[in-house]
Amino acid sequence: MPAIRLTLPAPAKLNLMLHILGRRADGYHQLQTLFQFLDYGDELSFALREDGGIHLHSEIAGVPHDSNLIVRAARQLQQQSGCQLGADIWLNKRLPMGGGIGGGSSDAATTLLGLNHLWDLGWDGNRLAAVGLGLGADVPVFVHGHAAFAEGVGECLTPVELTEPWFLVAVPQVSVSTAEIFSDPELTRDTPAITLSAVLERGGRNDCQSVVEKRYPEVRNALILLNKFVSVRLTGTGGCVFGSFPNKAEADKVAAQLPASLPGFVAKGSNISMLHRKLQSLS
Ligand SMILES: C[C@@](CO)(OP(=O)(O)O)[C@H](O)COP(=O)(O)OP(=O)(O)OC[C@H]1O[C@@H](n2ccc(N)nc2=O)[C@H](O)[C@@H]1O
Ligand SMILES: Nc1ncnc2c1ncn2[C@@H]1O[C@H](COP(=O)(O)OP(=O)(O)O)[C@@H](O)[C@H]1O
Repeated sequence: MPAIRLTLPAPAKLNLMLHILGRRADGYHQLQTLFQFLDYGDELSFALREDGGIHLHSEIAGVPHDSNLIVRAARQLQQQSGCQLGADIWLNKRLPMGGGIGGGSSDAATTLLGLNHLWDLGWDGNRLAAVGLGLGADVPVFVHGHAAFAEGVGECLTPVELTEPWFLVAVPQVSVSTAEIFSDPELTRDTPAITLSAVLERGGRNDCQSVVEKRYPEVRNALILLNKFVSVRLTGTGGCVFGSFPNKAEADKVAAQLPASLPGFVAKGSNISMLHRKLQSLS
């Protein structure tokens, strides 16, 4: 009998605002950012292996098997839990890489939650998020699966209830390295801390935007183009930019105006990630 496959989504995220407050001695930046998920993402399938092997059967160009965050997450969980089981894993990659929509981090979080289920570990969210933080600052929010105001380096999460608009996400054809943006001397690093209620009332901005615009003319052009239709902003360290709409029809109308050189997608914002909705339906 073929092994049963567990198929789970790995949603994208948006940073609705991102302020940089300072830099720690280890080079990591102190942030304040508001995360919301999109009902759009990658898809992963998992099948149990009795021999302890971790095998990802889908290649991503430029990412060696053992460096893929999916494989790294699986091996970390295996090591830290002492589990003798392994997994075959398949990835259907839809999210652009280096877009600031968290594809790699989300794949890692889906792997942690998927294998926790498949291996019957019974670990809670906090324990899985701690493993995730070792893989990347963005992994914990995907593990917890609730829209959140993040502080610290992104790991101090306060769950929030936000309106769930439709978003148009435009994808300039560039891959932005997060480390490159965070090491730019011109990056704003002294934004004063604000309270969550001030963020919810007045919003905020993305402190990475001007540096990314300067380094990537494709991102600047996308912002200029879309700003004619809707107020747009960079997510994370980019290069994706997004605008929000009260309904899908209005988002689709603007999406139809995008030139062939600037692909994009329309997706609904969600406060509970589609990964967690799927896991709830399994239990
Ligand atoms: C900026 C954000 C906002 O959500 O997202 P992206 O644009 O990458 O999606 C994140 O904080 C990114 O999180 P993530 O992509 O997991 O970052 P990591 O792998 O931990 O770090 C990549 C590099 O970014 C820098 N970095 C990251 C996070 C942080 N708070 N300060 C930093 O200085 C470090 O130089 C690090 O080497
Ligand atoms: N499963 C994965 N999916 C995407 N990127 C991955 C993955 N594993 C490792 N990476 C590496 O992480 C980098 C950042 O990926 P990604 O999370 O998509 O970008 P961002 O942090 O800008 O949202 C990629 O350029 C790639 O080198």
